[in-house]
Amino acid sequence: MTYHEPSGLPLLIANLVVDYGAHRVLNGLDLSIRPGEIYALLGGNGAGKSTTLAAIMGFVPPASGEVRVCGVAPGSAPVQARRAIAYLPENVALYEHLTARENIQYFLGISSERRTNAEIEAAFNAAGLQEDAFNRRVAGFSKGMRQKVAIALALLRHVPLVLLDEPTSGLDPRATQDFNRLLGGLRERGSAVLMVTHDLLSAADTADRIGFLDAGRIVQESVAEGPDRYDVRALHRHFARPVAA
Ligand SMILES: Nc1ncnc2c1ncn2[C@@H]1O[C@H](COP(=O)(O)OP(=O)(O)OP(=O)(O)O)[C@@H](O)[C@H]1O
Repeated sequence: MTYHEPSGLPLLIANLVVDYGAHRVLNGLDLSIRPGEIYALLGGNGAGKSTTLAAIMGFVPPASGEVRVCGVAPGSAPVQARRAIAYLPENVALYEHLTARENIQYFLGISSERRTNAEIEAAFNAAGLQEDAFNRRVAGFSKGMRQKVAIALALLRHVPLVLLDEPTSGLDPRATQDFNRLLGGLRERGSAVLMVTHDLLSAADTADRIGFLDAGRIVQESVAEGPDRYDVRALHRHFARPVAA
């Protein structure tokens, strides 16, 4: 196991380079996130957002540079990385024949964690899942409900780092607002959140910082400030501009 001292930041990426064969996808990426901070990573198709998440989970080896999750290189310590990270893919995968509660118990069991029924129900409540859904099979659940189950799991696991891949895609505006509120719950727990998204409004509503990825590195970063938080029009202009050649 490799430790990066003295930093135990939930996420530290320094000068990360990732190649797929001859294709350089990440090209000197720097990104660190503090406990309780929500960071939205935006960028055009193919900019390298999903690759960034894969590198954080240790699925993609760096050609050079560093990735540290709580001080540990995820590729060198997959089990520790798994325990430190909650990953919500765009389409949350649950066991269809199990109830919401059974899914939670199953996934907690994988990481050898146990919670009481009362704790699980408190997490469902915090995630905004209606009580009549706790003991229903998830087969009929909407995308928004599935996300609430996954967020409840992240809340129960108390992980330092939560990775979200396009969490609001396919959600209606109300479900998006519910989801945005849930991010506040993760922040209160002190989890660092990295959200990859194309949803500029959701990012502007929730994120403490917004970074734009282009050609494998962050080319612009904005910090939430004042009552308006962000100049969304300016962000949109930047987001929609042609990417670097
Ligand atoms: N497993 C792979 N092997 C080879 N090339 C890949 C692989 N995965 C992604 N790529 C390429 O790497 C580049 C970055 O892909 P990535 O999926 O990280 O982008 P993205 O920013 O998440 O895009 P999108 O917004 O479309 O999801 C793209 O050019 C893609 O074609």
